[in-house]
Amino acid sequence: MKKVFDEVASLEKRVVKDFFLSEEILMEHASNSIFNYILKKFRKNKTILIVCGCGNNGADGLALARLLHKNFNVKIYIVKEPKSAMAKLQYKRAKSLNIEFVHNLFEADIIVDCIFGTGLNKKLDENIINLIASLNSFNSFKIACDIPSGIDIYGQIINIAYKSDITFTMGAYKTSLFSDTAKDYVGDIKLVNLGVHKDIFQIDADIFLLEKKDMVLPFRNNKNSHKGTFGHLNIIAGEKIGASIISSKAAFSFGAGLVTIVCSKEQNITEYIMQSRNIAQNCTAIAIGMGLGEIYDKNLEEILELNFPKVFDADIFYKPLIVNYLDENIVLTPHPKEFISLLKLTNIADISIEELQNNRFLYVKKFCKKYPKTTLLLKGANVLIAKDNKIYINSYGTQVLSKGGSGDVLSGLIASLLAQGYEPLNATISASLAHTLASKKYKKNNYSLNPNDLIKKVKKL
Ligand SMILES: NC(=O)C1=CN([C@@H]2O[C@H](COP(=O)(O)OP(=O)(O)OC[C@H]3O[C@@H](n4cnc5c(N)ncnc54)[C@H](OP(=O)(O)O)[C@@H]3O)[C@@H](O)[C@H]2O)[C@@H](O)CC1
Ligand SMILES: Nc1ncnc2c1ncn2[C@@H]1O[C@H](COP(=O)(O)OP(=O)(O)O)[C@@H](O)[C@H]1O
Ligand SMILES: [K+]
Repeated sequence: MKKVFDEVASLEKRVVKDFFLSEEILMEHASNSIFNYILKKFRKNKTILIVCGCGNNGADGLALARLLHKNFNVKIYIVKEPKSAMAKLQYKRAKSLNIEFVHNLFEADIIVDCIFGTGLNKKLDENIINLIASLNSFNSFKIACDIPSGIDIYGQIINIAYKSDITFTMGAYKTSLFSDTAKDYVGDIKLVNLGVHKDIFQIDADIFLLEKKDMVLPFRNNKNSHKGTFGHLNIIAGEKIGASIISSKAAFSFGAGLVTIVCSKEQNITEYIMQSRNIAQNCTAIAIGMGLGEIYDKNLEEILELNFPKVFDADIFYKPLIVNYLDENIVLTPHPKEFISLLKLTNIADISIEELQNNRFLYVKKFCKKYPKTTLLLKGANVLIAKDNKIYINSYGTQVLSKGGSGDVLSGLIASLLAQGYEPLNATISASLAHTLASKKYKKNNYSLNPNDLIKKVKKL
């Protein structure tokens, strides 16, 4: 996993102060990284339009123009006259090299957005809104320097934002790049080294970006085993049995030795899944909430009192009783609407879905502060997993997963690993990665995935 920071300016200041680098060295690395990318990827006859603001983001762009000049057909568009010392210096250099400055935007082969970086501090005016809208309308290959202009430090878009194919982020990953809103704007995200190794540039972090290698699949190493070796998951069925069936299939395919659906009357379910009125004696984990509907508090309380690891999902986030059971045995998998109910039940906040979606990191942190031992997975375009005041971002998911039943697959995968003895945070991270990486392997039309397709891909990870 990689470190992610709310802000990077203090890290830049630190390398200047502690390791005697200069702003200029950092900037040369910033512009050089984009230069090398363009040099490798594009033919020399391409036109490149670099759109520069007045601060150091614009300065990066002017330095990039200098590096690209004579290699490509480079043109600079100045949005606002250079204001920072570095912008003034880079402007002077670009001018002295006779790089062409243009006064009209045009559909270049490549556009590099260097209007605003981390310094965006107020609403965009009409001119800049129109300018970004024009850039977005062009069919060019679009690059963003540090962050697409228009996305603020919270990852919110107040008016409009540049829609890039790739974002080169300087020095360290920023949380603003991983808001759900930003996901349609950042494109691929490439981390740029600013002159010292990232382990030196970056200090300790409490937010992390998950990578494929963080996924630990439940491979079976010992030959001398039996079904009981791999746990017995009990899924508490509710009114909508379909949700439990999907979860049970996902759990079985992900290695649980036995899976039982606990239901009050006999149901028509998959052959290899067991059913029972009671929780099994040899149960090793419980999943509850998927398709739950109404349940008597007394019945719910009996289940919650059982000392097994549990996944809480879906309808259970509307049951006030659960707040008494949010301990280290519990994994919570709410989507945003369920999470605002949980925030209300736990007296953390009474907010709208919009307020949550604009501030996902903030509310996950608030929840974590009150319940540090519970594992939380907040669903979304970028999934946030949290425990012990640390947040782990899974950014691999895509819109193929926006289907009823995708969440039931996820709860089944997590519960399966809990049943097999994984510790709750590790189970949640590995299952979430399996869920999203499996969805990426689905190659049919992106509107057509169903839970069974997803489970099939989980089997082939
Ligand atoms: N520090 C380093 O060592 C390194 C930094 N690097 C680079 O620097 C970038 C940060 O640079 P930065 O701090 O100069 O801010 P930046 O994003 O250029 O914008 C600030 C200017 O924009 C203006 N402005 C803001 N909002 C506005 C609005 N809505 N509408 C209109 N104007 C608005 C604002 O105006 P003011 O507040 O002064 O009125 C100010 O003048 C960072 O993202 C990275 O790319 C890298 O090279 C690595 C080394
Ligand atoms: N646009 C998207 N990008 C990434 N992941 C998504 C997207 N839409 C949905 N998902 C994922 O799909 C799952 C949907 O779960 P949920 O809404 O609970 O569905 P259900 O309860 O019907 O199974 C979550 O894991 C969510 O993160
Ligand atoms: K930018």
